[in-house]
Amino acid sequence: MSLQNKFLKQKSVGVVGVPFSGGQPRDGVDQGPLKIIEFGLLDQLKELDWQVKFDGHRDYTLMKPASDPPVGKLLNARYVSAVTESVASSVSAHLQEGSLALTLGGDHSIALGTVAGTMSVHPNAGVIWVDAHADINTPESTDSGNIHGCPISFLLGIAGQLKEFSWVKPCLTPDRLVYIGLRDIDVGEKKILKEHGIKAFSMHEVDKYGISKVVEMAIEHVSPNRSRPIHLSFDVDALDPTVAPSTGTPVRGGLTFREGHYICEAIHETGCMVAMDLMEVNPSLEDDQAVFQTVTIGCSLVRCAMGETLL
Ligand SMILES: NC(=[NH2+])NCCC[C@H](N)C(=O)O
Ligand SMILES: [Mn+2]
Ligand SMILES: [Mn+2]
Repeated sequence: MSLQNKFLKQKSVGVVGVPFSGGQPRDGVDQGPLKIIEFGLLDQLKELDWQVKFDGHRDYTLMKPASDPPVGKLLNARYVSAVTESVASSVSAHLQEGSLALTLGGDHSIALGTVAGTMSVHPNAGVIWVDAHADINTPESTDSGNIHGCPISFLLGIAGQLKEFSWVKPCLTPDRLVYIGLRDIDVGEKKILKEHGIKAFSMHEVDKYGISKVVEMAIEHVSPNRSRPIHLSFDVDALDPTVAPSTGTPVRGGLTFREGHYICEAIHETGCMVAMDLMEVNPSLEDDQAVFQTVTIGCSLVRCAMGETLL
């Protein structure tokens, strides 16, 4: 099968495994990438004719600072900063070689690194953020202090100057960001979304227009006439908890199995995707059956985004 992607040099993918959970309080999400790889994702991608480069799961615990007191309300700020800076350079290296970068989380704070990495190589890329949550809290607006609820504010440059995150440069503009699947937005986040005119398709719009129209509008928003590379950041909690139960912050009323897969299929069809994140798979939550179901779906979402079709 040939490469039908205008922003990649070859049909190869760099897989970055990020067993990290410091952006939120629940243990286990760091095991997500290990389970996904164990399930056979790398071979599945080879089956789809991708050349696969995987450096192994990095031991990010080595980066944990001896002391990491809260920075304002933010928890584990130094740890998250060190890990995401390193993730950014891994993603950037794969993209520089002309490969696609696939990052397996881990909690969604990791996307601060992945998106920064993408923007360092493709500065005009658009971001499609599929999630129940907007993850756009600022250090001021966050209630929880969990940085997995904040990565977008750092990327947009609205998080303020924190010396702990001095490596982060604003690299995303509000017009190049679009959300699909939102249904649990904090009051402060609603204000931010409005103030910056950020395009968001909540579950209300998915119900109203149907998933195909929503995805079409989302793609057109961030990559008009397929002119810009696309970074897809997929938080598995965008799916309904009956579909993907093993995740730390489940919210009812989510995407169906097919809606989730349709998003990935349609983004693949653009031929513009340069990076994908699969985040928030937590294999320590719920029973074995639920974990199997969530990991299985995680893998199939990635395969669909990378060219698997039903026919
Ligand atoms: N990536 C996620 N699952 N984020 C959940 C964020 C929840 C909430 N908005 C917070 O700031 O803590
Ligand atoms: Mn998220
Ligand atoms: Mn979420």
